[in-house]
Amino acid sequence: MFDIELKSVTKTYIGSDNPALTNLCLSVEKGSIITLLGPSGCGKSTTLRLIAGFERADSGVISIAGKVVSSDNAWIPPEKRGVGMVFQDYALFPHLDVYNNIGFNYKQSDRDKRIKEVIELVNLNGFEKRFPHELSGGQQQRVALARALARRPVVVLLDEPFSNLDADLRTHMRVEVKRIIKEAGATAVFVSHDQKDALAISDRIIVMKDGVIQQNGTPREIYQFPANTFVAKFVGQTNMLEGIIGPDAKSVVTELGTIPCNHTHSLPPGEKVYISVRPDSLEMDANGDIEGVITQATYTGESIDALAQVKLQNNKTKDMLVHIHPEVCIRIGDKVNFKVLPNFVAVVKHENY
Ligand SMILES: Nc1ncnc2c1ncn2[C@@H]1O[C@H](COP(=O)(O)OP(=O)(O)OP(=O)(O)O)[C@@H](O)[C@H]1O
Repeated sequence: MFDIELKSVTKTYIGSDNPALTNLCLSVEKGSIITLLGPSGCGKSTTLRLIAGFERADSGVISIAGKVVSSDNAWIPPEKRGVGMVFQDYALFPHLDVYNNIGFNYKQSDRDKRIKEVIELVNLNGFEKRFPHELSGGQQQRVALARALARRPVVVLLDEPFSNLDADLRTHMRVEVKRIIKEAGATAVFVSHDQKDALAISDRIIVMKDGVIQQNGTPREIYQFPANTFVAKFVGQTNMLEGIIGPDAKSVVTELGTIPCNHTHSLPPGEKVYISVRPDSLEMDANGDIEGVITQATYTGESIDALAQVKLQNNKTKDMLVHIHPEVCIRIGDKVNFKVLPNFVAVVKHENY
């Protein structure tokens, strides 16, 4: 059962030469969290605005909870779509306290009971009488979420909700916001350009570029098996290499040698492809076939993000990103051998480069 469906939705803004969205098709399962992920201008916010009803599509059909809300001959206004919205800046009313921000425009007889319920849900007991300027960023976000959920919307839309939070709070709020949405049983669509937010919070990620979906998959699928080089490079760091499928489909022959690969695919031996090799799949190993020299090393606490100049079989060299365990003592100029771990090597069709 889908709570949101977009069928062949196209949108070009007046005065613009290029469409913001082209034939977008998307189905969001009831109770799931999806993130629209992509660089600036890829059409994420436009998709959100079309679902909310703040913009109208040129063509295509949008349905929410099985009901058509936008098509050539149907239009349901935003306030009647059963959609709750959390804006990037939270858009709280500065002159209203937490209780009344959450209850704003909620006129049903269970108002007091419902406000107390959502205050409980977002863990803001005791903050009812505070005004927005008396709250931290994370608390403001909880109020915005509580306000969006108070009216029991079918769908919650969240536009870059973590962008105003510092790193620690961001990590904490990712977990909290996910818990709150799941407990409320809502279907949620996030907009983000941050891959870590998307990987952490989503049941599915929709990667977009130039108004077109590049890949729709679970966080694991997107990270482990990117559909094309754009996705491979946008979601996490990677090394791209050209090669041909080896005789047994479990390996790819490249200028760096034969690379093992656990990615299931149906491409025949000899087919020209690219492979995406994540920095974590290059492991330091004295017996590894790949020889390199460290040219850059940045200690991040979690790992050492290094650049290794590796030798190719044609005697040329290539710079490869590698993540080295932080306890390893490594210096620029060190000669290191690597082996490739096959789990994070993905095959990308040549035409998808
Ligand atoms: N009101 C508008 N009028 C004209 N063009 C617009 C308007 N809003 C967006 N666009 C254009 O439509 C395209 C998609 O914009 P959109 O805001 O959906 O992208 P985005 O992925 O959300 O970007 P960002 O991360 O920067 O918010 C861009 O080329 C943008 O310039």
